[in-house]
Amino acid sequence: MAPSATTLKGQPLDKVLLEAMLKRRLFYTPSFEIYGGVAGLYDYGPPGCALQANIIDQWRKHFILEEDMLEVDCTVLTPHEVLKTSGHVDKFADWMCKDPKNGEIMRADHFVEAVLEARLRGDKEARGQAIVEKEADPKKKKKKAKSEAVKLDDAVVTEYEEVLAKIDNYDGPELGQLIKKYELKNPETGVLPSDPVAFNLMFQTSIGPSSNLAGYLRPETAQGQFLNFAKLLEFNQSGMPFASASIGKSYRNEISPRAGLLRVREFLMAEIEHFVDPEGGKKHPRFTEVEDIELVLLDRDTQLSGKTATKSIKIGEAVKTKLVDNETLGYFIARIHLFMIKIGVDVSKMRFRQHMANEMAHYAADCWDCELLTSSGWVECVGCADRSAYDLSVHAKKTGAPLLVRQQREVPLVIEEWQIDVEKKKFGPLFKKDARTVEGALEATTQEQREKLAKELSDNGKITLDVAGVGNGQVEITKDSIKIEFRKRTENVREFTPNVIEPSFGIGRTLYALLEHNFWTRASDGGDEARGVLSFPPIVAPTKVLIVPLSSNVQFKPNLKKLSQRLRSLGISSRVDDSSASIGKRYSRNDELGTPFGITVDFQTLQDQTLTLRDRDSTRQVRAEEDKIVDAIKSLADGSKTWADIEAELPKFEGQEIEVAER
Ligand SMILES: Nc1ncnc2c1ncn2[C@@H]1O[C@H](COP(=O)(O)OP(=O)(O)OP(=O)(O)O)[C@@H](O)[C@H]1O
Repeated sequence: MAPSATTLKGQPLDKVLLEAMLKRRLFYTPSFEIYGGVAGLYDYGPPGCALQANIIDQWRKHFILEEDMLEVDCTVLTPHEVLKTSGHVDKFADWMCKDPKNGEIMRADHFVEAVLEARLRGDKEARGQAIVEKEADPKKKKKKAKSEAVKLDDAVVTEYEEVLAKIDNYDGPELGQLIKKYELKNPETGVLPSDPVAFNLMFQTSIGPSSNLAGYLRPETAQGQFLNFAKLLEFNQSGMPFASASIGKSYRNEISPRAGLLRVREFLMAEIEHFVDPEGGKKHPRFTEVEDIELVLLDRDTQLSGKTATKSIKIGEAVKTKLVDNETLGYFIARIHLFMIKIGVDVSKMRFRQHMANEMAHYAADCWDCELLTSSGWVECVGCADRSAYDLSVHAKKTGAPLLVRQQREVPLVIEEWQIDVEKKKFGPLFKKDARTVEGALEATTQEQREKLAKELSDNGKITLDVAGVGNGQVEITKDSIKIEFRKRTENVREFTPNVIEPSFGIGRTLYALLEHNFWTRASDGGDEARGVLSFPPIVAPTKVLIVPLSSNVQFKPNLKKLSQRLRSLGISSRVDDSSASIGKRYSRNDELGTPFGITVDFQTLQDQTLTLRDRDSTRQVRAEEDKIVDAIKSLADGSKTWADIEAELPKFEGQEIEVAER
């Protein structure tokens, strides 16, 4: 069973109350709602926008500024060829099948999983065993299929369990075979669904009026960063390692978007591509700064044994024991952990889950997801993958662009190997327009092939070489136009394609988890229903300060104006609420918006310029002159002081006037 979600104060999470509050306060709202809306598309309202902007601001400071990353902003519209080369056109797809009776479209892996799990539940029921369900995975959230109490053979149970353990490993045809083999019928209609077909998740478009340049809305920001690699390396004066970063929208035509902001079709990503030398164990120069940070890890072996037990371990230890593949990957996992804590994620609801081998892209060396626990179960909010040299290599191969690093060797490298020299003067007239292609085929031969070719050349005076697209696919080269010898060569420059470590953040998912992690309810004094509070850390709170006059008396206006101007000039966002609601109501409205501090302007202010400052979480107050209050807010808002520091510095205020005013 999914662990039940709790609030910041450990209360059971009332999701209905939270959702109603987020809607009322316009954090986000379905797009095009008055036209009926479109699944998976959301608009952010004022507090949602401010919260998102503050998360991004912290992200920039934590990663881009702290690590001297090179930020780029690349286009969303991407030509077909780029995404064909990267593999997205062929592989960025989910398998879907259709129920021929009711037309329902389902993710094939989710369907197989749901029906097999229902059968196993039915078996347990028939055996009178307790049903312990796996933790819900919101990414695979599916309609739970109805189960019937039917006992299965032990061998069948084992078979089903094995299928479920590697469900991520099956492609569409295999899923189709499973559907047929086990007669997996849709419990809704009692019929077998159609064979799975691949559904590419990219939104296709055409660029330009003649519509002849096919393109897509990008499904990730990464490709733009790879394509600019050579320019960024030059900008970085050839210094390695270095990282690029990008913040921007990505688009995926999800088969069944659901769970609010967790699975949408347009979302903000913040991605880092850290380019590192593959030789020397992918060390990171700043790893010692993070090695003692303790993290909660769920490794692949534990998952393969069907368990979800996590272990708390220092990242230094995890890298040393090779649980995490290398220092650079470990460094970023630790930095992600620190970032999440900084913006207000509940550390007890965070873990890093390692991808199982069959879950990773074939080229990836290791991959860990930062998952946050929400009312929809554990949700991947950041993927952190070692993508090896894959992306740069495929784009370089396709375009011929040198997406590589050239470094002068301190000690020249002497290599003894088979080398091929082409007699260009003969080669040109011999092969004419195909000369380059034939030369390319020769260059592409391996050392083993060259050794054989050398023997062939000395035995027969000629070689026969396979060259696709030239003549009948084979050419003959005689010994007067080619030389193949085993000899020494000295290499002064080292060329290599960097490996890429990629932390990839979904900002919407992180933002939603943050809302849940910071939500709690406060019992109201008046016996009304409990009131929601969002206890965001001040650095990400949408508005930092609420300014409330005791009443709408015009005498307060000059103070309000002066105070807001002063805060504005310090870059601290504030809002004046001079509505007629009681001070208590005005504060609780802003507790719902997560505003961490409140200033009350009352009659005493008019006499001695003192103000009260209220802390959202404790509701305690201090009172002091305006200068001291503004200084306190400044240090609270930038995170350099806590409320406890302020209480130790400034006189407490018991709030008599406010209570009188409320009555
Ligand atoms: N449909 C989506 N809606 C919201 N955020 C998303 C979506 N798809 C991906 N993300 C975010 O982008 C991040 C990086 O994308 P990545 O390609 O690693 O996701 P993914 O593994 O395809 O996600 P999933 O398996 O949930 O579809 C994810 O960690 C997540 O935070």
